[in-house]
Amino acid sequence: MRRNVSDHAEKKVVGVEALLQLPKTLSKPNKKWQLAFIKIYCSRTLLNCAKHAVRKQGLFPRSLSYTAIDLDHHQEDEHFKIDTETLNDLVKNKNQEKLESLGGPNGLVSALKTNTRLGINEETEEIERRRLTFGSNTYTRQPSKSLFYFVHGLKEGWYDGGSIYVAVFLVVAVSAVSNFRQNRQFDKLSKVSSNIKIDVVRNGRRQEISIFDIVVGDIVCLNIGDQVPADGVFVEGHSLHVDESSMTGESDHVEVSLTGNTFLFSGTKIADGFGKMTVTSVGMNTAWGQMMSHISRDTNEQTPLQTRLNKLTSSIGKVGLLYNGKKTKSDEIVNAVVEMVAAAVTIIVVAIPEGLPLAVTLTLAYSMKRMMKDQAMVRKLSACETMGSATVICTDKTGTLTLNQMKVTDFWFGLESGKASSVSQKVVEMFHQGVAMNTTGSVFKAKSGTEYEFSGSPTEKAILSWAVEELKMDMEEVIEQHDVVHVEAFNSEKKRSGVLMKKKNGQINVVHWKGAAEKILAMCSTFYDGSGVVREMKEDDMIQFEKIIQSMAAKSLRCIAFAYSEDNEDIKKLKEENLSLLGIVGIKDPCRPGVKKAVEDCQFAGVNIKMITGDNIFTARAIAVECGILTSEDEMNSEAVLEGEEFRNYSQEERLKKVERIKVMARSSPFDKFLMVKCLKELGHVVAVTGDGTNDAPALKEADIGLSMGIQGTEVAKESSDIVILDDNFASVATVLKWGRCVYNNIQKFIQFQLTVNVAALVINFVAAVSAGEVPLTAVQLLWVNLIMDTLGALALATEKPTNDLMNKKPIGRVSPLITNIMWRNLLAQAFYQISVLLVLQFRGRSIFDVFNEFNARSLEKKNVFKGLHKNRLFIGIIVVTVVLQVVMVEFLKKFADTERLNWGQWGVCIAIAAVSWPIGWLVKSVPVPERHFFSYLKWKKRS
Ligand SMILES: Nc1ncnc2c1ncn2[C@@H]1O[C@H](COP(=O)(O)OP(=O)(O)OP(=O)(O)O)[C@@H](O)[C@H]1O
Ligand SMILES: [Ca+2]
Repeated sequence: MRRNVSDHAEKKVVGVEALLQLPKTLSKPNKKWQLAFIKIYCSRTLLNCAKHAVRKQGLFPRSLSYTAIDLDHHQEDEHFKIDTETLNDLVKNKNQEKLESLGGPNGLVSALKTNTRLGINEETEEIERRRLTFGSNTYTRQPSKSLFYFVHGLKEGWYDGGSIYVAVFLVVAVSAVSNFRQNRQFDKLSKVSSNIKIDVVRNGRRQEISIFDIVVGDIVCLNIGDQVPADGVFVEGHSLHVDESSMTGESDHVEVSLTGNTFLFSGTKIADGFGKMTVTSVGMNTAWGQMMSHISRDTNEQTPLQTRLNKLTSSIGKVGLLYNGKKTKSDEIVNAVVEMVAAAVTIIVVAIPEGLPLAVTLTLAYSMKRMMKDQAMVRKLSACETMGSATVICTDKTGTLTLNQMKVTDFWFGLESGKASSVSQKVVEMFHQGVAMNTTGSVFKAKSGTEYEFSGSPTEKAILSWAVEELKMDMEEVIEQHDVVHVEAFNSEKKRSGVLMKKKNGQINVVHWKGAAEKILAMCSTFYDGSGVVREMKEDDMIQFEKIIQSMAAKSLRCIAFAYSEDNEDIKKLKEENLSLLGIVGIKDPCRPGVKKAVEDCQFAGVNIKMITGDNIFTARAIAVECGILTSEDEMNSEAVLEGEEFRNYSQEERLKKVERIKVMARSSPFDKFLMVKCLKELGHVVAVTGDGTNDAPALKEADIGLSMGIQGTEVAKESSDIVILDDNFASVATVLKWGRCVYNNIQKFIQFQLTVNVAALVINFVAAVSAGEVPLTAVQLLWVNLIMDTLGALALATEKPTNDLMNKKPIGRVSPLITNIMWRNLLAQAFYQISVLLVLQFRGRSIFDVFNEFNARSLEKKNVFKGLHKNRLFIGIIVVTVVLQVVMVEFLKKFADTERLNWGQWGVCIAIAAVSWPIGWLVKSVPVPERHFFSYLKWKKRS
């Protein structure tokens, strides 16, 4: 090993010697450069050697004049009985021995001066002390790339003599600035999206704080779908499973418990169960933090449209080359070669619409910024353009269509609805147990205040506040009286949660279940009536209970049932049958205002809306009717509403046959949601999915466009999505749809505009090259047109805002061509006109056409191209700049661009002729085009 390193160094040194022998012929300044270079080179080499050596521990080549100083920075605080290094080592290396030597999780908790139940002290001083001692939970990221990073491609644009310089330079500058800004925007976005809210306990009060405010010693509450905010040790909880794939890349879930693995890593996700952890390392001390600092985001991701465009540009380029090749054969003599090369370059330049990919980037970047204002944060650029072609939107119910502010409005004890005061004390006590012990939420009441604070999932909060306010439950007291033996945490698969517990010092095992009403009901064989008497559940009673559930659900209430059982024997698992039903509560979750309108808008735009929910079929139906997803017509159709299980049990063919008619899928598991999206995609739909929960994550990932909710959405859902809806409102989904269509439309407009130019120029040059042997439009002029005019044109068209009539059209879907028949019609007509004029007149102020044509491109179908013009000031501004540039080029840059000066009369004629393109555009737009794509007549096979 040691030899290896010194070999390495030696080799480099030999290289340096060779370098040092400077040739004597060098001029003075050159010598200086050379020396500077050698200096930099040598220092790099030496540094490299040093790094090499350090990596191979302990091997430090003595020949180098380095002194290694071991900087030991122990800045322990006497206050805590543990130091940062021990803590870092503890979790990072899963050091079980160390943990045991500290006295296990409990010992660690006291060493960190914290408390599992109460958390740390909330005083600012205390928090600050912890921050100073152990650091803060922030990461140093790779610095943003500088503007110059994006200045590349200079060499690639080197076509002709120095005059092209300017043109190329301008384009490089424009694309560099646009890429730079886009990168900065992504940086800003990632700052917004990484500022997650975390549930912690401080001073006994559960509260939400920013992930950046977490300090060592904090007690963090973890629930399904949460991200672990820092490294830590598990202190309390049940059936907690963690998805460590973000760290290890493996997808199996790791169980975390007090007896087994107790370590939790920052950046991992909670897959199941719930619990609490105490934080041991934060920020850059965690493995995640170190990883984050090395990752820099790659914004050079290409969207599908960009890929398609790149293909288009290169194939057009090939066409240009092709006929250029033919010309080569007809030329014989060597001295024609120079001219030929020039012609070749020219033709290639014409043929490649340089501005296209740039235009797409500009359009997307611009829209992304505007969408942020409309409450949509774009995580993946391609989502903007894909959203434009969406044909189906699958949405979940809770939290997207509804407000997620739940409140218990109805309750039944046995077969009696109603008043808590008339119910026997025994039943009320059992409810206290069932609510307080079987929950992931919590209640806090400040000593001074009278108001209660509830935390947890919306359903849990609703139940807790009902129990506290209606049933006078004292949560602390109940928890103190009981010991939990085993817990089955709630998940969307089973839709229930259960607890096995004992009274302190008691013998009797008690099981409590709560969950989806009809599922709990099916587990019961007896029930408690209001007076506390156990009765057998006869068939009649069963039907009675089902009716109760249905009637509550029909009022769009979410139904949760409570069941109970007692056992003398020692059981380990929770009993699942022969339980006693305690009662049923109905939770109201009102529809969001504005949802109905948004649903209507989407449907009007030809986009199908489907609801896939985990809730009861009757509740789902009621909400669907309320939101307008289910019309009275659909209610006749028996296939419009079904349960997830039914869908799951269909054969694949049946599913494909029926899926389009389904409007509401209730009681669906995460897998059912996923399955539905997959089926729709198989039928050729472009599917958008909206969701907030972890149960939506598989569907969000599978969808063409995943939209998650910014406020209530879990981290897992957000991470699986392409767009985050910041205000959680379904109405914003409709806005995103409009933006998507706008982006697609703007890009089409631009393509039409640019291809007109290219087709015209190509034909003219071809005709001229064949007939006269020379090209009338020089490379400089063409580059000018292609790069400057088109880039500006791209800017102008990219910033057209969405209009309402975008929502009047049918969705584009997956298969329609990028260049539609309508576009071909407009394009060919304009190109034809330009060609005829130019061939007749042979003068060179041609790009004036562009200005007029740019107006024409504003609308692909509408005849009035000026509509709404005054609203887009940028468009007008760019037109003015274009005109000025054109005048400057024609009038003053004669030598540079090889143009002819024109007198007033000639200008007038030019403008008049160019203006004719308006009426032509107007006329052409009334020519009908066939529905079928032009190329399909030619039987062209698509390669995609
Ligand atoms: N904390 C809970 N404890 C017990 N049961 C619950 C709890 N929360 C919800 N449920 C039950 O599970 C069902 C919801 O399951 P799921 O999580 O799949 O859907 P959701 O996310 O709430 O709704 P959606 O899919 O429409 O967004 C509810 O209808 C309710 O009956
Ligand atoms: Ca949900």
